[in-house]
Amino acid sequence: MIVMHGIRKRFDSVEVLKGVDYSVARGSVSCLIGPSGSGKSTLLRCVNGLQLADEGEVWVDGELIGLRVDGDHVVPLPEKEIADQRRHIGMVFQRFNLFPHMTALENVMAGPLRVSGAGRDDTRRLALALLDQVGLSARGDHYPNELSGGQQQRVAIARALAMRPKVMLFDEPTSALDPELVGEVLAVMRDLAAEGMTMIVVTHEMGFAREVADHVCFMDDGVIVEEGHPDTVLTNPRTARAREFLKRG
Ligand SMILES: Nc1ncnc2c1ncn2[C@@H]1O[C@H](COP(=O)(O)OP(=O)(O)OP(=O)(O)O)[C@@H](O)[C@H]1O
Repeated sequence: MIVMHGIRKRFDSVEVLKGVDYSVARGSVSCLIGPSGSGKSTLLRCVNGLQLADEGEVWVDGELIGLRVDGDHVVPLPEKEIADQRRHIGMVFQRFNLFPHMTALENVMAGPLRVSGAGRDDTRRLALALLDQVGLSARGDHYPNELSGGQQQRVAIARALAMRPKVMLFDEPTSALDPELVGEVLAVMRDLAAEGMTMIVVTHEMGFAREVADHVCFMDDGVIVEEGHPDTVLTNPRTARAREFLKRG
């Protein structure tokens, strides 16, 4: 479960997040939509500890992210402890961010080999199973530049899953893909949703919001202005503005 209370974030003189309250139940999939610059990516970064909110709290499965309570005060965690927390919060970006000099299999193995005591053989078995899960068992020895955008994004998802995340965050995972490749990434995300993974997906894809999400949240100018079941948010005349930010499909 992900719970955010009163999240505020300022860059210089501009307040980008203005008191966000947002919860995603365990096993739920929430689509976060809204205009460019409304603060969606900043909010995701506050959830996985890449950024610390100026005010407010983020809880992931009962763990306070980036902070600890010290007497009457809440103080930032040391960087190393934030890094430990981040390992269990999977993040997938628009531009895949794979290591270019590593094969698909090596990309998926890299995280667990770096941080856990698991042996190379066990990690290799895990990575092969994850590549199979995302439909890429025949591509393990390919380098990123030998893979399509959709395939690279599926490797990026397998790489995040290799860290056995409690939740997965996706920042526009299909927006850098040619339209014909979007479906294959959506199919992998649908499978993850069916397995009960808790997910927040920043997206402009109507198809994703309709097919996978059980919750849609519309953010505008640093606040959440509408949220609810996709059928409500995507059909209610009051929420026509939210729909403007979704591509049909
Ligand atoms: N590190 C930073 N330093 C200064 N300003 C920032 C920083 N990160 C984000 N911003 C600003 O915060 C605002 C919100 O950015 P953010 O990327 O969260 O929006 P977004 O809703 O994800 O937009 P998009 O849909 O275009 O990705 C923007 O005005 C952006 O320029």
